[in-house]
Amino acid sequence: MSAVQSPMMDSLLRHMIELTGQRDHNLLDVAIISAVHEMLEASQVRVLDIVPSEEGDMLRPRAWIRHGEVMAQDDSGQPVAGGTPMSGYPVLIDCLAQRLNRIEETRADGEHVLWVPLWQGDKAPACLQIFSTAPFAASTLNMMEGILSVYRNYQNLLEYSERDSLTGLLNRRTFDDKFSRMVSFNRAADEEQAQSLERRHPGDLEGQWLAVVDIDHFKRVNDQYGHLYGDEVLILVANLLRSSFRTQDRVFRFGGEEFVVLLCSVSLTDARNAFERFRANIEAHYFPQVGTVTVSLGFVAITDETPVVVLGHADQALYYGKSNGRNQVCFYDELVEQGLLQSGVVNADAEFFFDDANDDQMR
Ligand SMILES: Nc1nc2c(ncn2[C@@H]2O[C@H](COP(=O)(O)OP(=O)(O)OP(=O)(O)O)[C@@H](O)[C@H]2O)c(=O)[nH]1
Repeated sequence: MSAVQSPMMDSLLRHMIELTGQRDHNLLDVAIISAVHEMLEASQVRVLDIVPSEEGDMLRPRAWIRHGEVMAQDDSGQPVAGGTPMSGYPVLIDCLAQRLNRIEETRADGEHVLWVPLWQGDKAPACLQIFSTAPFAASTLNMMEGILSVYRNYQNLLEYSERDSLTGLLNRRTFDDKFSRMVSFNRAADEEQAQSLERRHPGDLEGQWLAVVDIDHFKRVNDQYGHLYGDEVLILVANLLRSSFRTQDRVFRFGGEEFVVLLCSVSLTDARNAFERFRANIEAHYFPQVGTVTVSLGFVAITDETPVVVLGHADQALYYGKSNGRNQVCFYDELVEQGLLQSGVVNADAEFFFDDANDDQMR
């Protein structure tokens, strides 16, 4: 190995170690842009999400490094404001259409821009945008390709570990992490507003909401049609969950026939409408062989309470719905205000039992 190659090799190895040590999407982003920034001697590197919207695809920065300063979009579940229409970047559109691994353009001011789609199969949900004052050298570009392959593999592995294998939804383990981030974000926002605003009430402001969704009488589906059809129902419900909520909302399979939805930055009315729309979508859907399936939902405002308490309250609202006819959306705070549920601290080991015979009598 020549003396000239050695520092480059050292740097490559250092970046590989940094990349492969990450277990978090944001930190992986930061590691890759730091590596590319140094290897290509770039002036700026950005990771941009390519987000479909009604106005066409939008580009939204999720991490960037500029003048040595690294920034990553907080994954608190907050929607990222705006974005730039991709239609303003014909070179990138061309690159995606031709399914290229990269494309370089030289702007009128002499700046070189390298676009690198981050392909996942035949889709590129994100890309790198790399700026440099000098043209990119072929040898360093090849080295960048290598490190990008490692980055892509790690992103895929991370993605795989976060998901439930039957439905492809986020799993319960991932929920704990996303939920903590959401609560920390709320706490910071509350502290900021504490001096100037009255105490937040779930109904006044846009907020975060958690719903527990449970398929009604799912045991009957399994008993009557077998587990394979039961699994098929779970997959179809998961698909309807995905299509009924916005991309920035989060949907989890909690286990069995229970799902959790986190909605961000919506008012109580909008949250209720979104949950009600999903309930109606399920009721209107024809499930092959099984026919009609319904779901019950219990939801609650996310405050800075622990996940156990928030989930416990949503569960209480859900089981109120289950014991009062099923196929409905119930809001915890409203049930407490109406005296239909008792508010209280939920024990970490609390389980809510539902008496089927009792339910049938009530209907
Ligand atoms: N097919 C299939 N069934 C599952 C899976 N996980 C849990 N189940 C079944 O889900 C059923 C849940 O039934 P219960 O908790 O008694 O509730 P339910 O019949 O849905 O009734 P309610 O919730 O009271 O409306 C059980 O029969 C479980 O065996 C799975 O991954 N696949």
